[in-house]
Amino acid sequence: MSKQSPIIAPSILAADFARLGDDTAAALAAGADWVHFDVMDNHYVPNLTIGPMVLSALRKYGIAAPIDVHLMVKPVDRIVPDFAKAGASSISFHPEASEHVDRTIGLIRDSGCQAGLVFNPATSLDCLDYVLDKLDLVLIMSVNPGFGGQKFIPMALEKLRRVRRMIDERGLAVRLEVDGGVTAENIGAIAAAGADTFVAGSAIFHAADYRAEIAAMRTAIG
Ligand SMILES: O=C(CO)[C@@H](O)[C@H](O)COP(=O)(O)O
Repeated sequence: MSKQSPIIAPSILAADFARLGDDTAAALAAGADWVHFDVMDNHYVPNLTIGPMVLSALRKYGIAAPIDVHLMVKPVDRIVPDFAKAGASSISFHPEASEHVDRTIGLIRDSGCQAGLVFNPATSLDCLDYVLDKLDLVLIMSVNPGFGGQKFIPMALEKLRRVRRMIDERGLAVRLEVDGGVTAENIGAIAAAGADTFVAGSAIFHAADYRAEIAAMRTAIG
């Protein structure tokens, strides 16, 4: 099994919250594949964002694309069914935010969503040995979580290479996602390191022309 077709997932953390439906729809109309939905709780990370009610509102507004929920919350399990019910397609969480990683993965999948595990820049990949075959995606953070607009941390490239090898050696169809500081300038090197799913917030939503930015990313991915 090799890399899957590239997915570009704009992080709506950088969208205009006063007109979130319109801005999300504009990114999708400009060529994005998924919507990346960052949930922060002012506990696991020092910031507070959006929850299931906002996700549900986006679905009601008419956003039909996959919504990729990144939970930066602790604890995790209590809130999983709420996001599934609101219309999440995938739900990813940080292993250190759950007491029982395997159980949380099962809970997400039983709720009808794809399951992902997220690794911060300094978090060990050890637990992947035990759960990789139960996951739909692995998300490598290339910034410390909590804020958009940070600079890409280059050591994430080595982590991507390691996870790519693990996925390929086991012949799995797990997506390898990257998040933080992704731009049209660095996305080629990130793709070469093995990522197939690219989260970008500021680079897309702060661009004058969403379509041109996404097209430049696709060209650089190759
Ligand atoms: O989860 C996070 C930050 O915690 C990310 O999704 C960022 O929101 C990505 O934003 P940019 O770095 O692309 O601006």
